[in-house]
Amino acid sequence: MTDVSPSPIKMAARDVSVFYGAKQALNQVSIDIDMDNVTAFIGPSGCGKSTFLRTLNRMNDTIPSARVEGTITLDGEDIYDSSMDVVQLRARVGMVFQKPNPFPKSIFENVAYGPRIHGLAGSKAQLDATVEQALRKAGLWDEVKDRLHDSGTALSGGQQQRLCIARAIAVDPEVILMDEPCSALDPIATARIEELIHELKGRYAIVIVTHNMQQAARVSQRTAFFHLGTLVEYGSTSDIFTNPREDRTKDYITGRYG
Ligand SMILES: Nc1ncnc2c1ncn2[C@@H]1O[C@H](COP(=O)(O)OP(=O)(O)OP(=O)(O)O)[C@@H](O)[C@H]1O
Repeated sequence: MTDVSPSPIKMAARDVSVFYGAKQALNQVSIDIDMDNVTAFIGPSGCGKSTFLRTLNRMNDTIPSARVEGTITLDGEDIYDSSMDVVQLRARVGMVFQKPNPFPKSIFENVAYGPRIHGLAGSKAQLDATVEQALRKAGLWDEVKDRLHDSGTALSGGQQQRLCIARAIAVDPEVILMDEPCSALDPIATARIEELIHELKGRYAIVIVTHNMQQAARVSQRTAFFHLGTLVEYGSTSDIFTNPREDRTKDYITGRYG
């Protein structure tokens, strides 16, 4: 059974291994990330999901002990090539973290910051329009349009997470990586983020790490199951959840471990 529509490949990883000092956290992971689908990474704690997610925009560069081997491309371009501008890369491949982390600035400034530093904001009117558009796409505009100059940190947790999504969207990314974006949120705020992921699907390639298998089943079309630093199985979400090929996948999705 396959319910996933064909999509061009946005990112491709080949034989990616990651080490923290002498400790190997990921072993030869190869995977294609679709442009038009949502991809979920699932697996028990410590299996390397976040480590792999961070290789996709070189966030591991910020961890001194981390070393990445293998190749990762974005539209065919090697993101680890010495000619790659990492600041640009992180705008093209945005990231949303587990804990909402707005800057201690106004709602407007949280969203305007990226376009300003990337030179995407021409006039004040253009910047206003960019901020409004990003907040609309993140489903937050109506809730904040009358208090754009209030602090971003004064919003509710769910609103803060949508503000962080707006901040990523404002620099016109191609890929959005989400590392357990709902784990700090209540069920209503979680449902709102899941709806938003549906709305954003197709505009951006989206990759989400989640511990919640129902969430993976609800929001994604492709699922990758990781275990002990390896990619065990990757396929359409419906196949992974209803007809997994590997025993380890079956054991995990039926709750036998993890
Ligand atoms: N900064 C780091 N320094 C050293 N080891 C790390 C670091 N980050 C992760 N690790 C180790 O790498 C392995 C994979 O961790 P990672 O956080 O990627 O797993 P995960 O599947 O995302 O786990 P979780 O679901 O608990 O977030 C673990 O053994 C972890 O202890």
